[in-house]
Amino acid sequence: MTAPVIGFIGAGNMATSLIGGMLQKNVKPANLIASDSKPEQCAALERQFQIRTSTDNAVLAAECDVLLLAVKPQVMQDVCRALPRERKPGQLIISIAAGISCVSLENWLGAGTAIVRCMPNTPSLRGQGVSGLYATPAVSEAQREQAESILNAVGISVWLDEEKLIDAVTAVSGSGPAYFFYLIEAMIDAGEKLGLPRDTAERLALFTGLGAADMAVHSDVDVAELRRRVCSPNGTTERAIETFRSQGLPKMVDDAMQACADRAAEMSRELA
Ligand SMILES: NC(=O)C1=CN([C@@H]2O[C@H](COP(=O)(O)OP(=O)(O)OC[C@H]3O[C@@H](n4cnc5c(N)ncnc54)[C@H](O)[C@@H]3O)[C@@H](O)[C@H]2O)C=CC1
Ligand SMILES: O=C(O)[C@@H]1CCC=N1
Repeated sequence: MTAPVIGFIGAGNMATSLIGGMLQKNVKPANLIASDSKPEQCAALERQFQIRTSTDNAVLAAECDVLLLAVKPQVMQDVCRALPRERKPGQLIISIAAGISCVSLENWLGAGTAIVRCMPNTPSLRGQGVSGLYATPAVSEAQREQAESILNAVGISVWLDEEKLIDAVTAVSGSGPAYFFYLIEAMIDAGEKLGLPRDTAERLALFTGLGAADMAVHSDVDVAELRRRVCSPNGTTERAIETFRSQGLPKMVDDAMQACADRAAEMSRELA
């Protein structure tokens, strides 16, 4: 089977992460093409990845087996409506936009369009991405495999039976890298306040995050048990964890993730 031609409409942060990750997984540059309304964005991608680009989204619509929509949610309607209704036969649409429903996409792209809605995240750039996927009934088994193989080239993916769970995936893993970056930022600031040089605090905090995540992913016990194993009775970690608990960290995380999912649902209504 010949490899599918995959086109990215919107060549920003997320497209760059996905393209970079796919190229590291032996996807050929000749099978990737990207379009962006900003010529400088196209030039940057050509320089970085040696892939073809265009400022005309319709070029991709005619040529690509898979069209991956990676523009901001607020411009998605205009981008979709401007695409020609006659596109490459058997084409699969993958949208990675937060808060844009499959019903809206189908309204804008044409009834019966095969659509996979996906929520990836930026660590895809390093092959460490996670994605949630939802397919409309028009998506064939072969197209599901096509979508899965694209996202699995840059990490792991999970299929969802209900579209609304994409908002929950957004709250956990789509937006999740920012939560960890924010925590690491706070740990660096606190480490510096405790007297460490900033670059030392940064290295310690970053590699602690990397080590903890790697250990948890490969552990046969759950993260709560791993946490308990760091906490010596009446020791130092216990004091820190008790401070997190008494100051309401679990509730804060719950509130933040609920706010994230609520915003995704709100966007689906606003941008329908
Ligand atoms: N940044 C992230 O961590 C994640 C983002 N997403 C979703 O990915 C999508 C893209 O987000 P980012 O990459 O962060 O945004 P971005 O702003 O970095 O990239 C969007 C690109 O689209 C281009 N664009 C705007 N109008 C266009 C048009 N009419 N035709 C072609 N290109 C056009 C812009 O010039 C820009 O380069 C969003 O819908 C977002 O919800 C999903 C998961 C994670
Ligand atoms: O903040 C956003 O809206 C996008 C979706 C998930 C991550 N970034």
